[in-house]
Amino acid sequence: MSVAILGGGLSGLSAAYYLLKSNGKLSIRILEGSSRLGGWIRSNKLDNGVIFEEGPRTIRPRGLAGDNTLSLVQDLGLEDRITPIYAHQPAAKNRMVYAKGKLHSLPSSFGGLFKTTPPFSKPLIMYLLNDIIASSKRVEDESIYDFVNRRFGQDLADYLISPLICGICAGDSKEISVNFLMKGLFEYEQKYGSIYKGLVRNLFNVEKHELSELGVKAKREKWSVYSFKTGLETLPKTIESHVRSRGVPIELNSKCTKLQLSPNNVQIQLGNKMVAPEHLISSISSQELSRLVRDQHPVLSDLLGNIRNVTVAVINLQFGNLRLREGFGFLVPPKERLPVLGVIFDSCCFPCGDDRTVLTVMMGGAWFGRLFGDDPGEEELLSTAQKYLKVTMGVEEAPREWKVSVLRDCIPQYTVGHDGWVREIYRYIEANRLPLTLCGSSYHGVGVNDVIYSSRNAAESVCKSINAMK
Ligand SMILES: Cc1cc2nc3c(=O)[nH]c(=O)nc-3n(C[C@H](O)[C@H](O)[C@H](O)COP(=O)(O)OP(=O)(O)OC[C@H]3O[C@@H](n4cnc5c(N)ncnc54)[C@H](O)[C@@H]3O)c2cc1C
Ligand SMILES: C=Cc1c2[nH]c(c1C)Cc1[nH]c(c(CCC(=O)O)c1C)Cc1[nH]c(c(C)c1CCC(=O)O)Cc1[nH]c(c(C)c1C=C)C2
Repeated sequence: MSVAILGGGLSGLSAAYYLLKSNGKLSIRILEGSSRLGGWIRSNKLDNGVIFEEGPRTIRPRGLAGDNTLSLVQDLGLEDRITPIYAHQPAAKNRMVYAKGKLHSLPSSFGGLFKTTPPFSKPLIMYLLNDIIASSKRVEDESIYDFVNRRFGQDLADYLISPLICGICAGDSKEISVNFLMKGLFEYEQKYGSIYKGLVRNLFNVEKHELSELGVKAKREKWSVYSFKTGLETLPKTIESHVRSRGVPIELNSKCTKLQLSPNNVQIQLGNKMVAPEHLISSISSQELSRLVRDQHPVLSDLLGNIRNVTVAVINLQFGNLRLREGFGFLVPPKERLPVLGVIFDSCCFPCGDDRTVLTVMMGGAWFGRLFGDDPGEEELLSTAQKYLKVTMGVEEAPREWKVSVLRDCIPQYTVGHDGWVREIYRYIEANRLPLTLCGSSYHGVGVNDVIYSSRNAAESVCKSINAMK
């Protein structure tokens, strides 16, 4: 059986890894549209040794998907190249928001729940207790902002949840579905009338899964998040070597321009070349896949097109030694109406010498077009980043090194209705018996762990259907 994987980002590479693992006899090829692998993961190493991460920089070790990534990391022999941020370090404990003209640390311990810490006007516990008296409302889906506002109050929606949504999907919490981050809590309210009642009833129903060897180590050593000493791109690069050394051909500059899919038939148009595998795993964004199937499958195309992506401007900067408050970085609540989503203190997360401070400013997201138009110049983006580093942190120095990148359509938005569209997409593929399996960040989670897990599920489902045909 021949399987083509569309896209050579982390999920496409991982799909090849898991296909090989499940069935060594498959004929697999990866078709990548650009001239490099890794997709949004790119660790640019400067001549002075500093790494500018353009996309992701940390991975969570926890949860089923987090542990799955750790297993993969271990299988690839990358254990010794990990660099963790431990729970006791400032970069793990101190996440800040910039609000009302100041940087504020968010409470990071149980005790912190009982103190009034600005920008909140009362102790966090008081907002949480509001859930007990808030009336419940039966809804199919709603925005995470509305849900938190209803159950906990507007302060929490504005100063905690809205910036958090910026720091995960660069999105607007008034559009993002509650199921994106709070599925369990929302289900408790819908089923039991309040979150606290749901928590009490399910106190002993905590799902446990057995941890991998590296998962046990991460837990024992209290890793908060981790990366790799040579940057996060180490992960896709190592998967690439792994799959290449096992004979998987990787075709770069092979952009698919059209797809024909019918039962037992796949035709992939790559410029003026046609490829016809028996099955296709698509790891590209739903937005891009929507364009490729529009002529033949307009209904599927509309469903896929509902899941749209936003653009983020990433400005990496290296200074001399700036005396910073230690922490992971800060997020800016959209209510503040600044053009900045957040700033990461890279050199605090992963130190790179006493005389160097590395920061990354992220801008745009759901507001990119409104703020910067279609095609802002590098200079405009750099000067905006510098202006707001001065406003928020008082940084007046000019950077010694910098890099401006515009990541077009890089993060999918799980807006209200997302889960329903994903169900419909799967139903359409099944009902029309299309030889197509989906993975990547558009459907079941936007983080590194999620996309690796989605690729594992995709590969296993392909292998299962092959076995069923035998
Ligand atoms: C700024 C930013 C910060 C992030 N930070 C974190 C973080 O700290 N932690 C975390 O867990 N996650 C983070 N993420 C998310 C993480 O980067 C993604 O989950 C992951 O990289 C997605 O990988 P992917 O392979 O699914 O998609 P992509 O990286 O988009 O890969 C898709 C590939 O398909 C190719 N392609 C597209 N169209 C075609 C076509 N028509 N034909 C052929 N090939 C095509 C593309 O060139 C690309 O190589 C961040 C993302 C961004 C953008
Ligand atoms: C300001 C923009 C963004 C920052 N990071 C991202 C964007 C769009 C993207 C992103 N960050 C994380 C993930 C993975 C989530 C997951 O499911 O694992 C993604 C896609 C990790 C993350 N970053 C922050 C939080 C709270 C999380 C999730 C949990 C965790 O890893 O601990 C905080 C944060 N992100 C950014 C900043 C400036 C920031 C702040 C303090 C940048």
